[in-house]
Amino acid sequence: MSAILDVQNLSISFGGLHAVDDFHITIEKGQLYGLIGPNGAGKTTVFNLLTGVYKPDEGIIRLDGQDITGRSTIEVNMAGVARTFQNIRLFKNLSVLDNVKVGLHNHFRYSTLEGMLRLPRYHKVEKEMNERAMELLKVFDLDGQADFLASNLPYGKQRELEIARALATQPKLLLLDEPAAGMNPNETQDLMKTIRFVRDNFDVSILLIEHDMKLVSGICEKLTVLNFGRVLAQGDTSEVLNNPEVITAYLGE
Ligand SMILES: Nc1ncnc2c1ncn2[C@@H]1O[C@H](COP(=O)(O)OP(=O)(O)OP(=O)(O)O)[C@@H](O)[C@H]1O
Repeated sequence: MSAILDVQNLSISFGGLHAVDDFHITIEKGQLYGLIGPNGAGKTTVFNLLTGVYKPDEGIIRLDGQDITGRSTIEVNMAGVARTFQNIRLFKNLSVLDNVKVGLHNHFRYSTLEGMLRLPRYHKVEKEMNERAMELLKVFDLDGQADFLASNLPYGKQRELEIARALATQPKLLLLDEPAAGMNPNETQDLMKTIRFVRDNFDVSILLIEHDMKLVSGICEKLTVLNFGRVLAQGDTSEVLNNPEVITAYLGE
């Protein structure tokens, strides 16, 4: 196995606050990896650094051997990183199908003129995009609701649609920010199966932030624990969850 993500010495401060300090992580190809820690530990800030929302004060981010440090969000996505958000960010007034097609636009192209004049190439590309989007919706059992407005889906399904849209950009690395937030135990069980399926069938590595320990211990192979912006523990999930420092800092809170 070789690393899909290799991060060293990543740091950012907001005013005097070291939100992320000397963060490091190595994720192998195909790994399902969890990033956990108490509220305010810096987890979402790490995602924002990895995706180009914030520029780090220090450190290096390598994706599949390529230095992507300091690139814009669009460049990072084109390089192969896609994400979902803690607060779902769908295009609520677009259909379920169109939300996925937005993700596909990086890879299927027709010129503005071809689009405006509805030239043959436009129709061909549209047809291919519809087919590909429907395939992705099937994975999440959403193909029956392709024409629904995204905002009319139940909450758990909106989270899954966000994952489908992220996958449409064909990422090498998928970042999920609290995918089970707001889900009931049954929805969480389904989500765990779906995340495993995605990892096994999409040639993608997954890094997820999650507070639901059942999900974390159920599907993550490795964990990094953040506390006050710093790495507190890192390694195999069972070892990390039994680490006394982790129990004191996080699980025992
Ligand atoms: N843009 C910003 N400006 C100032 N402070 C920020 C900014 N973004 C994050 N922070 C601060 O950085 C720290 C880490 O926040 P972050 O949201 O990354 O934590 P988290 O581990 O994701 O927490 P939670 O589990 O509650 O989502 C917090 O103290 C937060 O207030």
